Amino acid sequence: MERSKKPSAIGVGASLPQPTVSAKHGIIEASLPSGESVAVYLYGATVTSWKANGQEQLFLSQKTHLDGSKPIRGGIPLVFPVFGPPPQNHVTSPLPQHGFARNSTWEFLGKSSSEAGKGDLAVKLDFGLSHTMLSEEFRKAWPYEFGLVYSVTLTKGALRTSLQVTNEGKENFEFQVLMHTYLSVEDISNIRVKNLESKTYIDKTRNATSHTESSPALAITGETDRVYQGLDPATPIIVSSASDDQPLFSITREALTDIVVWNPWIEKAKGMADFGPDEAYQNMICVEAGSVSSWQTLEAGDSWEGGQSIKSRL
Ligand SMILES: O=P(O)(O)OC[C@H]1O[C@H](O)[C@H](O)[C@@H](O)[C@@H]1O
Repeated sequence: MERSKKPSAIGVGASLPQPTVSAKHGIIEASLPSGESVAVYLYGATVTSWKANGQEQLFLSQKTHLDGSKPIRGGIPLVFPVFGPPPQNHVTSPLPQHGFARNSTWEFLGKSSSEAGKGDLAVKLDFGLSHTMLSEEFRKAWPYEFGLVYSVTLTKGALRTSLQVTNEGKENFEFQVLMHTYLSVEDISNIRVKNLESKTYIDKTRNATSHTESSPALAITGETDRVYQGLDPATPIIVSSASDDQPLFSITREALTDIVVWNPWIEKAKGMADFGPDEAYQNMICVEAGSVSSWQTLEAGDSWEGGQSIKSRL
């Protein structure tokens, strides 16, 4: 009689190497047998490291605070429920710049593994934040009952981050959200950002004036702080190397129709106490997927979900 085979939890042979996940000192780390890894701080649910193809893909300032005293400068800070300085006379007015998600301590909800096709594995880490977990100051400043579930999924050549927002209260609330990704690059002068051509953007370095992008391959040649609006989330934003025209990163999104492109350049970099070394502006570019040019309204009991998937060195 044939012995029945026990199905393995992740649908692949139980003897195959599995992802490993560790949780120590408020940092959750996961790695795949193929060598990729990710690290997430519970403080801000901030991804601080993503290694793929044997290399670090994210920029982390050498001067960042990692002790929970300030938001982390680098990796992928999560911006919620307001982007930038909160508008005056708005429910978010009492909140700090970029809201409270990046400076609150989240809980680790658990991990799951699955097959990502072609024998590759995926490991997903889930993090949660809710009204009762906020500091008293933030609870008072934004009195809504909400639940956030942030999922970080690592596969062989890609990292996906997605956020689910649930209105657990009795009144509607509105929010903005952004995944403030600091990509690591060798030399900013060799970087081009593609698929922004003909899109409208707000230039925050020029009194928030509105412009239309004319370049098929945007070069960064000075302080850059632009909010591109109304993009098709399925069309990837490509960060490429100008010297050989090779893509370095490709970013697709779900429900996130805005893209912020930010580089502080020389003076702003020097002016940020937690940014360093001073010249490190040459080694980073922020390409931030979000929903920030208007507000998402969430009715009582409803949920919203959005995310990004970053592929590295295609
Ligand atoms: O210094 P932070 O609060 O982390 O903000 C860093 C940057 O975030 C975004 O990219 C904004 O568009 C910029 O205006 C801002 O300077």
